[in-house]
Amino acid sequence: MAVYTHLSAETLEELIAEYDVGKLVSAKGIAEGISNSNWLIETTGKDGEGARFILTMYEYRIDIEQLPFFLNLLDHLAARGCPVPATIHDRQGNAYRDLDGKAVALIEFLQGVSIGHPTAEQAFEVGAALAQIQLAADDFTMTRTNDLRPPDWRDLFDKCGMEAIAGISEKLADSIGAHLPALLQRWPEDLPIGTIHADLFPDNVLVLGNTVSGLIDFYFACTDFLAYDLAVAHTAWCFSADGSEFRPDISAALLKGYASKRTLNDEERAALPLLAKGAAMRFIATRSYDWINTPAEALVMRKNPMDYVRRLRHYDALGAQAFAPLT
Ligand SMILES: Nc1ncnc2c1ncn2[C@@H]1O[C@H](COP(=O)(O)OP(=O)(O)OP(=O)(O)O)[C@@H](O)[C@H]1O
Ligand SMILES: N[C@@H](CCO)C(=O)O
Repeated sequence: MAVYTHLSAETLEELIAEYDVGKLVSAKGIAEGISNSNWLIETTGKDGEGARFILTMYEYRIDIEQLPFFLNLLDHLAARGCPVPATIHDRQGNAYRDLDGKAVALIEFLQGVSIGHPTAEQAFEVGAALAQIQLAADDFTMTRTNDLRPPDWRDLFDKCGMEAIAGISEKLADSIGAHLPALLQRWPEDLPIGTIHADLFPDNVLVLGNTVSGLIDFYFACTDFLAYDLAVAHTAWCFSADGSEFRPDISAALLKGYASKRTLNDEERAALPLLAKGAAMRFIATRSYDWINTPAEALVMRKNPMDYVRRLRHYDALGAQAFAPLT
């Protein structure tokens, strides 16, 4: 579920009237998503032909001071032809508004569906789309520090406490103990940097056939290593959901798609195995934290950190082989 706040029909009508998008016709809560409340909004449209939008209410985890970075990034990328939703500005030109103390934004609706099991063709297009947004963001002037880098993973584990982590699984605690110190020590310092999505999971990509029609959910976007973004996408796309099975065909296609738009330098290629272990550790850290701090009866689905422990093990065993044909 992801509609945490009830908005009355009157409130929604008044809100939509602040935008030049016609009159409100319907508003349906969207079940997917965890962090924010989302509604699919239908209006009569500017010219009476009907229009659809996504209304997002920022509920938690997002620091409102950082919203201009996320929303300006969407506008920047959309203006450069990337398949990302532009934000709809209100009549005063604001990209977001305050509604009863919470920020809300109206966002362009993009067609397409999320895919659980990508084909190699789709994985190629996802890799290419990732490189496309990185290149298009080259002249984006805003920056945002990544607040989920190796020391932040360690802090999250410290907050959880190793006892609670071992309570989820002894194997989880063992993997953290075995890999975190080396990641902290060996994390690169001087790879090419830019604006990255940092969470390009299948549920954040919409496709129509083999075409990527939408990249959404930029709320982890930040300024960090471009190759780390590819490593994150690799962890998310190239395994079975529980991480038990590595899919080399999907991996090769994703990497080739990325390389079709942006060439990784030698240092980036050499760093991929380490960056991927780090990416796996980043999701182990946030999932462990959420697992321990989300009550079992909460409506939000908890994501299992063990799915990423299995990925970490694959990366450890495969080394550079996981990144063939780039390595
Ligand atoms: N611009 C868009 N066009 C079409 N559908 C969208 C758009 N933005 C969001 N959606 C739909 O709304 C759902 C939830 O959006 P989103 O993933 O951004 O929510 P969230 O709560 O921020 O996510 P998360 O689960 O990553 O915290 C998506 O799965 C998608 O179905
Ligand atoms: N995509 C993440 C959630 C956002 O950090 C996960 O699956 O753990």
